[in-house]
Amino acid sequence: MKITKVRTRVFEWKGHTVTPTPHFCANAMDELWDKGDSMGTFRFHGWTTVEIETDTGLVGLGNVALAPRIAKAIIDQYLAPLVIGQDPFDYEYLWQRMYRSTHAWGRKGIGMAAISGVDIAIWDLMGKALGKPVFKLLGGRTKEKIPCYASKLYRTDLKSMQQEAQSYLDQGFKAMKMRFGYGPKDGPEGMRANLDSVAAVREVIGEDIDLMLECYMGWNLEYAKRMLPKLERFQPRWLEEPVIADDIDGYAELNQLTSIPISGGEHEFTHYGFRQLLEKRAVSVIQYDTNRVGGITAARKINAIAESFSVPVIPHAGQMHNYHLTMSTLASPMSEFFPVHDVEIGNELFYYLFEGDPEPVNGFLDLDDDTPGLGLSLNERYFDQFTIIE
Ligand SMILES: O=C(O)[C@H](O)[C@H](O)[C@@H](O)CO
Ligand SMILES: [Mg+2]
Repeated sequence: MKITKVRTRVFEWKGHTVTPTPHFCANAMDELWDKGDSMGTFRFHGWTTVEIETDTGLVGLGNVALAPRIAKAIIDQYLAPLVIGQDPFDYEYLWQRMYRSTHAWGRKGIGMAAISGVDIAIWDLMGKALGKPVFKLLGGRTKEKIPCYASKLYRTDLKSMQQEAQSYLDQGFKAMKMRFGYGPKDGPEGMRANLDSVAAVREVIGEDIDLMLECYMGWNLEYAKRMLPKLERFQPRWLEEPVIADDIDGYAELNQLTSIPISGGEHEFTHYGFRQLLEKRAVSVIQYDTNRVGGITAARKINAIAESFSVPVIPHAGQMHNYHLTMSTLASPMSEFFPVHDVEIGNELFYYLFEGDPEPVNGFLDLDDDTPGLGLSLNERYFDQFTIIE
């Protein structure tokens, strides 16, 4: 089999979007004096699809969710020429070819996200060629079903957060993640508001449901050191991305500070990046996203390293390109799941763009043993809700 063409398209949502409320989600921009919508640059309302065609007629489907127009340009100009004419089953060679040839600028960030999109399409191709789901090429079925956690609960009034948390209990979820709305600039009142929102959700879900807390890089080391002891009474399953991704030593200090596990990794790249996080004991839960980290070729290597450190892997976002990794290894106990609803942050856009993702039932997802590849196709029903750039 030879790769004959790489077709990239950018899908930019033009449908209805929900305007977030102030303090919707603490984030890395909050430290600045900027006013207005600090979460603006963290809305993902565009997506790049990667379709790799072959001389057998099989087509592999990949995706990139960051800086879609840049990702498309990188793939079209730099990566496609490196894989066209090649055998997709030489996926390690092709990964190294893309990684090394763009090493001057592409080893992290959008360069590696673009490589991820091509790599995911290659693995989809290999599964389709062999008539096997991708997880069967990685390690097979390690779980009867995949436990997943409901991930939303952006900050709003406490009553609405409690109603939302109750709705996830009613759907059978045994775990859920909420977002903090305040950080260092909001002072003691913000700290109080953060604690009150956790107390409100804990009041609804009780002690036997896992609760994860998302800071989304919106705090700093000093603030996190003050907040963590105050949060211990809520026994969160983890506290996520308390500081910016480059403050690895800050992560490590927080991870040793209290009984609360620190999680991170959705903004880290390749097995080299995760080796650093693990060697420094910077995180107690790894959360790469396969469409950022280096695709399935890199993610499977990270799974093996994490297993040797006994650090669980719970990939960012759920979504099919991550579910296959979670299914294929005991190192990954569960998946994230973004409830499908109006387009807000953009996490939910995946379900408008693709079809084939499993629906959770009582907090569990399953993958089909007989669906070749990733099991995804483009969802043409919503094409009219997107501006499509070929
Ligand atoms: O962990 C997550 O789900 C991400 O950090 C979210 O995608 C981000 O939008 C912050 O909630
Ligand atoms: Mg996160």
